[in-house]
Amino acid sequence: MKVAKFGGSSVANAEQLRKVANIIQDDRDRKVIVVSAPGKRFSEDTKVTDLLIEMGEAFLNNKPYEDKLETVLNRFKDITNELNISDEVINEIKQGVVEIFASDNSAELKMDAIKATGEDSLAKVLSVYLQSLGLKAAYLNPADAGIFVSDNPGSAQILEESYDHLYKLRDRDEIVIIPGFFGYTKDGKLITFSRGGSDITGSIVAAGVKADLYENFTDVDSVYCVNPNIVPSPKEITSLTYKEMRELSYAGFSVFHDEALIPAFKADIPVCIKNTNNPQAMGTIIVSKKEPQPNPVVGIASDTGFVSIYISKYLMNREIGFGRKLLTILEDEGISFEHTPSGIDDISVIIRESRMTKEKEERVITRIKNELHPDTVHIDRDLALIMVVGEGMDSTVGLADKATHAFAEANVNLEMINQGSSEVSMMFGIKSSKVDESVRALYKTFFG
Ligand SMILES: Nc1ncnc2c1ncn2[C@@H]1O[C@H](COP(=O)(O)OP(=O)(O)O)[C@@H](O)[C@H]1O
Ligand SMILES: N[C@@H](CC(=O)OP(=O)(O)O)C(=O)O
Repeated sequence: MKVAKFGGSSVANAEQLRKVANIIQDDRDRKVIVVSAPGKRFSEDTKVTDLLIEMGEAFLNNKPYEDKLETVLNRFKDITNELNISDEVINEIKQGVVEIFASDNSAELKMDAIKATGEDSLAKVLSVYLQSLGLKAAYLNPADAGIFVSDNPGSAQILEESYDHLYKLRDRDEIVIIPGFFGYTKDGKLITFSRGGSDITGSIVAAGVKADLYENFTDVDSVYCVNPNIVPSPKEITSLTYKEMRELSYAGFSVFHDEALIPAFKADIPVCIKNTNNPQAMGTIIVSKKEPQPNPVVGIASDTGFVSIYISKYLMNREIGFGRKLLTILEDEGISFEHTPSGIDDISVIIRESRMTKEKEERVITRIKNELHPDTVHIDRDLALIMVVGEGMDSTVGLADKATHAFAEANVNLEMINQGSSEVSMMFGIKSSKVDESVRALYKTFFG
């Protein structure tokens, strides 16, 4: 049995849905399908999820939202008209939105329910379309599938018991279509995963049904060794380990959500990234072990939007509890941290900028000054991280040297280097404005 997830680009319009139906029909093992909401049809287009977010925000701010709802309805109307299927989903969306807005739920819960409307409606549309083609197919709501999650709006975590519930899907003989991106708490609240979270649903479902393969259909032939929006037509990666993909997707390979690796990894389900527009292409396979490769580096990822808190204090290394006290200040503010490179008298804490509002920044700095009495403390914004990743890197001499030369050639100053903390990657901190030239220089060095 295979679980196939189709991303927003694969279900953006009727033409894409025809391709999806062909792919499902091509392989009888594709029994469980997970779908996203319609994504962009062209580069300036807006994803349905973003339209829904705009609509939800307009409502919550007492602004008119009807035009946004109309745009969403038109996206679905175009699809049902072109596929020549019932447009019942339009009334369901309208009614659903009215009910969500009228409910007593908190703003966060309303937003999650609104966001999920895109996936939920598309799953219904696809099942009706497959039925119209003569296939035995059924829409399945995540609650009925047993996808139970924690009560963290916008960043749900799966509850372990879900896997046993999902295993029962193996007994169904029809093709089951499950909307991605959301689940339910045990007391029935709809909660979404983080953005891009349909990949997570697909992985959870694949682990639950103990699939032979989790296929993730998107709009590229494979995972490339660098972001194709930075280097045109980069080299394709044929196979990756879970560890490599986890680091690459964490650091910006948006083709696969970094949280989506864990369920598949734990259940040892291979993941294959494939192209809906070219399903014959081999794609990229992600597995637990792979043959040693001639090139120890498999990929170079980059992500912006980090800040660094730099603290220096003479004899910091001798001060028992310094690190704990610093991290407690962050914990009290509800801020998680990404990395903590340190020296004898210095420590930096790298944090996602989105988690560090201006108010939090002020409170954190004041507390660090008052409670830790540092010699210096300051915050650097506009930081980007670049990760050079590969399983064979820790046993290859001279890679850091090659990488730092590439940065030097691109005339990029290194704010931070972290090598050795991870067995499969080296990490570099640079100014965000220098990301593209750095990635190009590293690509030339390692793959040129
Ligand atoms: N290293 C990479 N390899 C392939 N695609 C990448 C990479 N890094 C970023 N991407 C981007 O990821 C996109 C696919 O992800 P996404 O837009 O989330 O797809 P979907 O609509 O299927 O969910 C590609 O079109 C590409 O622009
Ligand atoms: N539609 C949701 C979830 C998702 O996974 O979408 P996509 O497959 O388009 O990345 C989002 O945009 O966040």
